Amino acid sequence: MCGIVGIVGKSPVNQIIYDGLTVLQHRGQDAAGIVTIDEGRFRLRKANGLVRDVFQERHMQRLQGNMGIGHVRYPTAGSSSSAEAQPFYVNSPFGIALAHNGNLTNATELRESLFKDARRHINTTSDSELLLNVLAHELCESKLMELSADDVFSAVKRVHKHIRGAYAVVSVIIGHGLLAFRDPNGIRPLVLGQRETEQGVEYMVASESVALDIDGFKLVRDVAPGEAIYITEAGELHTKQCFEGAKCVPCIFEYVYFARPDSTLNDVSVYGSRVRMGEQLGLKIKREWADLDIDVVIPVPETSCDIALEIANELQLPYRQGFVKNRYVGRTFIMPGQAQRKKSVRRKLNTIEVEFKGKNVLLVDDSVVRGTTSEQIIEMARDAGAKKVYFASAAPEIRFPNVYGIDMPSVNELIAHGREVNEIAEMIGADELIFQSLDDLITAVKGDNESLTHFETSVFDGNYITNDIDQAYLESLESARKDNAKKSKSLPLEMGLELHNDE
Ligand SMILES: O=P(O)(O)OC[C@H]1O[C@H](OP(=O)(O)OP(=O)(O)O)[C@H](O)[C@@H]1O
Ligand SMILES: NC(=O)CC[C@H](N)C(=O)O
Ligand SMILES: [Mg+2]
Repeated sequence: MCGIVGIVGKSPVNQIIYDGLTVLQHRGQDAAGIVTIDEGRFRLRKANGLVRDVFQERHMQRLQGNMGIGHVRYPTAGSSSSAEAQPFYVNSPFGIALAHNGNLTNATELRESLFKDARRHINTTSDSELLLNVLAHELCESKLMELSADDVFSAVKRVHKHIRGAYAVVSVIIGHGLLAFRDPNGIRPLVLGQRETEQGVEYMVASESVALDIDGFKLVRDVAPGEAIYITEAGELHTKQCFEGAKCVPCIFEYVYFARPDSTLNDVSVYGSRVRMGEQLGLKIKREWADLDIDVVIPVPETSCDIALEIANELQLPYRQGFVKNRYVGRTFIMPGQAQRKKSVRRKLNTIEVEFKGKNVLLVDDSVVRGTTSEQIIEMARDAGAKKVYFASAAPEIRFPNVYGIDMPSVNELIAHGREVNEIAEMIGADELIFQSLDDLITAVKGDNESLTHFETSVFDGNYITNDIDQAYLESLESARKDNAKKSKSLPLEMGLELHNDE
């Protein structure tokens, strides 16, 4: 997952982009970048690190201009080198910068065809640089210096024909405007907001509505799957559906884990969906564990807290924050390597003994992916004196790789792959383990949004909505991105090739 923002304002936008990226930090902790347009030139700052570390005052001062885009990165393709931090830039036509959330599933073919057919050199292993070059190539069709909204939309239509996978995109074109578009299945989220100022209306697009809230932008609506939004430098808004037959099939894992609870995506409150996940799972626990003697419900901070509270309500049991989270340690699941993830769980969470001693505890997490968290948390609960440790996951068993922007490339890293619930329980050391069913999860996320009928659920059921994923693809993904492969590929930071970077 990554976070993206884009703004066409009436005054300098650097601070708003920075603020937006800060509240999207939970979507990507590896690298951050901002591009603004100042008097016909791009101003760029991007590097590995958290937003607060990447942008110093001197960078912010240089990021002048009333239009710009930003990105926080969680790598799912290529390497984690700073050269693959976003936004990416290409000089022709006009000068374009682009930031992408998602993952392309035909990157290999695109790389070949861009070189052979368009004679375009791609300087990194990033799929997002490919996407930028496909867009640039299609925008070249307009041979004039002018670029109408229709020209832009025709280019996006052709882009949709060439690329496959998941993509929410923001892009700025020098001398013209800001372009945003979402893949035809709407796998990754993208919202549009606006705010009134004395100089006129300002527009903002972002991965999540929370990025709009903090600077006083009002959520207008989601960008529809397949739709493109083009806002000219002067602030005129144009929108167009650029894909015939687009449908809304958002990634369900956004609601389970990725998005912030205070965001609304596809007209569904993430918080509301998590409360309903707790409701559904609470009901299942009542049905299937009627005889269990649970004393207390304890969440595994942070994402599962709203879910666990609702389970406690449903079971009419006390809810206690038995783990304290160190606020200075980030999310462990989106860290790049297993060794780092493993070390971080213990650094991040500590027990409050009194909540465990002599009790039968029900620990609740939003998901069990590699089992890194659950295994250690259960051990900590026992060390703190718990009698019995039961474990509940608000997501079903994750058994299949993700190809759409979540870094789960290898089935062998997934604890539920090829295992039944009792085997998983044994591996993580739980006395009992329960998973939410996929139907219940879907019911919970939909809530009363009747128009949302389908979700991207491949990690649970192995159905890939883009219909282009076969065994050979999954095998090549696994060998390119499994933990060991990543280690051998990543360059030392100082060797990152940083073209057009402003130190
Ligand atoms: O089975 P695993 O491979 O450990 O992955 C699942 C865990 O990782 C995530 O937490 P994370 O620490 O990333 O973030 P959070 O603080 O938002 O819960 C998620 O909430 C689970 O706790
Ligand atoms: N998680 C994402 O959205 C990643 C975007 C892109 N595939 C990258 O690796 O940079
Ligand atoms: Mg967690």
